[in-house]
Amino acid sequence: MQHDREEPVLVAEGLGVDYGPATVFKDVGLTVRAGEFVGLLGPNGAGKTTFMRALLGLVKAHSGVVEVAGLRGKKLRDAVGYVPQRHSVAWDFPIDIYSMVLSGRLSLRPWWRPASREDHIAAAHAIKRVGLWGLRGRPVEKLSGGQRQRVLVARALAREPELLLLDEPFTGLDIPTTEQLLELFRELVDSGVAVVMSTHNISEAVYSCDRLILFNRGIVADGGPEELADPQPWSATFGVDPHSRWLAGIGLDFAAGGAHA
Ligand SMILES: Nc1ncnc2c1ncn2[C@@H]1O[C@H](COP(=O)(O)OP(=O)(O)OP(=O)(O)O)[C@@H](O)[C@H]1O
Repeated sequence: MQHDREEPVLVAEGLGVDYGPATVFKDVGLTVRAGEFVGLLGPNGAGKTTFMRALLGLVKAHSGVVEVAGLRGKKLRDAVGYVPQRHSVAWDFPIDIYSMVLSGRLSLRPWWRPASREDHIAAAHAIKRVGLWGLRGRPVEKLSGGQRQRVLVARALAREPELLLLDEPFTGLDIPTTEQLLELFRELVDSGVAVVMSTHNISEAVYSCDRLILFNRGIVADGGPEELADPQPWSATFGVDPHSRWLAGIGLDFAAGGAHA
């Protein structure tokens, strides 16, 4: 697929979500272009997962419009690969890696049509990309946390998405697995895929992402790592002291104006 890097892939405007009487966020707008790697950073309960699910229409928004690759409504999901948090998936379901990854393409065809040659090629390519081809027949319940995470990424990649939404992909992973996944995300970004990734792994995001969105019940700040040189929005987003050791250790040199430390 050809990606024009000037083209916005994701455009969200005026998005708002309530859970009963509680407003999670309101009037959030976000544009992400092809080939942008965006880190969505905020504390527990900030609304990051809700925001991603609202982009997909999996959570009902009380206001706003979302467009992905020019598509709206449920149709926009055709252009998205969504990787939910690993713990939200039923891993005891009797299915092997290959079938689970292939299932990522189910919603791209009519329900009555069997998987096509194209579906199988896309699934095989995605499994190879995450390095699980040798294990493709293994039941997913027998996989380690890192292998499961790679299965979820492959299932999303099998959709050949223009936008990849990753919800905390590094939780519970060791450093080499995290680095391998980051390398894969970077390759996808370089090929023109737009990636939005929520993570608590702040220093990895500071180091790897082109753009950071500090999110707490809405967008507090948005910019490249160099532009987020002021500790104030970080402090406001995470509720930490601007001089805290945590903030000093995230990989931004605030004194030098936000360049990587
Ligand atoms: N299904 C739900 N019903 C009611 N409230 C919910 C529901 N899901 C989430 N919430 C609430 O919405 C708020 C935002 O939650 P969300 O999971 O989106 O945050 P998050 O930033 O992804 O957090 P974390 O980093 O802990 O995953 C929280 O106060 C949470 O308790």
